[in-house]
Amino acid sequence: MLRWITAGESHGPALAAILEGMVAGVEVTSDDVTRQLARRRLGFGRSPRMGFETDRIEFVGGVRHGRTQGGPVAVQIENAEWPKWEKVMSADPVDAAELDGLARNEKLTRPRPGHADLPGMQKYGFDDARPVLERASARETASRTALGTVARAYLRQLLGAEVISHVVSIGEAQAPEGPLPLAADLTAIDESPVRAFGAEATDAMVAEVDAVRKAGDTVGGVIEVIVYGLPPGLGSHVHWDRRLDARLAGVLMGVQAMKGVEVGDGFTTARRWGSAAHDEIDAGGEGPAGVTRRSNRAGGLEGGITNGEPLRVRVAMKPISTVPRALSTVDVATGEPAVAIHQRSDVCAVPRAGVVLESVVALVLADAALEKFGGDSLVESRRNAESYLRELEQWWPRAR
Ligand SMILES: Cc1cc2nc3c(=O)[nH]c(=O)nc-3n(C[C@H](O)[C@H](O)[C@H](O)COP(=O)(O)O)c2cc1C
Ligand SMILES: C=C(O[C@@H]1CC(C(=O)O)=C[C@@H](OP(=O)(O)O)[C@H]1O)C(=O)O
Repeated sequence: MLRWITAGESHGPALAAILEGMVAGVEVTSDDVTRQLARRRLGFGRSPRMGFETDRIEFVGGVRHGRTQGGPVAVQIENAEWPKWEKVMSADPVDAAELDGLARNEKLTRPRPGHADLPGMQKYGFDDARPVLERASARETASRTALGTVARAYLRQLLGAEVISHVVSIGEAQAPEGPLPLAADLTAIDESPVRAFGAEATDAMVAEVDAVRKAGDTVGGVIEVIVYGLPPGLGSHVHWDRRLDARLAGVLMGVQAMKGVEVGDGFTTARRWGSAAHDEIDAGGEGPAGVTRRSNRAGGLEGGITNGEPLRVRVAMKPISTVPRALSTVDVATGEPAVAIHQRSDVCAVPRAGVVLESVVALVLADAALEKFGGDSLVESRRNAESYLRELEQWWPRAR
């Protein structure tokens, strides 16, 4: 079983994260993690912090000479601005006189509609939104991106599987429905300022973000994550919490600001008749185990099990709640109407959120692959996968 846990505040000294249950022998370096963290900082509409944050990462456990060792993998990611926050975010008590007059220490009493501020203050009994926003902040997603790098490495080295994503829409600007981008197209997608496939769609999305920014507003969108190279048989139909679609939806909705998940054609499928909703099966062809599909409306999952087609999930991200043209709220210090706090923020984080979504998908798939192929080392996992895949190739003629 693969487990992952993160800790750390947005403006604390560092983020920390642990991945437990990974086999030994997976090749991964801090440069690999740095590359994924750099991808997570991309995108037109990103927050000013993404311009100067360096996301310096260090493995502090579980990796030696570029390979996992079988023990918990622990990472630490520095906060580039720590010197500015050292007093306000100090773990040890700080003299009140030292905090007096520090603008960063002012109580945040005007909660933002849509952020965790108000329910977090009510739940934990704070009169200040600071401790809530520090942990609710999507700064935390750097941790999951770092751990996701290890999961991706395992999936690639075990199965040759690749996890990619692209932006389907930002506000009303939509990419045309067309052939799925392939893993080989990822560089082109990452070079698009909005991580979208196709020049026309990119231009329309950039224009949308620009208009939103000029209007002092924010905007969300839809991201698609695609995974190539998965064999049939990951996940299971036998129990609700082993269904892979349920597990994917859980981790995708666990990312800040994600408000909807669609597996394959999802909501469109609900409008179709059955004859036009499913993926008919033919004998022969290129597919695994001697069968092919005429379509992939199911997004590579049937019964909560991968069916050998590319896995496809779409996720809806809401607009950022720190709206520059501030929204109405109440000041919890006075009970009077007020405008919500505003601080530096993303205008549109959809492009960079795609990298986070890839990472959590990789974590769930690595967990499912470990369940199926197990072992304590990559070599052992691989041996199990190879013998399963060999068996699968012989399955069709035998059944006949
Ligand atoms: C990559 C990414 C960047 C984000 N950046 C911001 C931001 O700059 N400002 C903001 O208010 N919310 C931002 N969010 C969203 C908030 O963290 C999120 O809305 C908040 O934690 C409340 O959780 P909820 O939206 O899931 O209810 C971002 C989310 C992601 C995934
Ligand atoms: C720091 C990150 O994203 C942050 C997510 C975020 C929020 O409220 O979620 C608010 C902003 O934080 P700050 O107030 O420090 O500028 C974003 O920059 C990051 O992704 O690394």
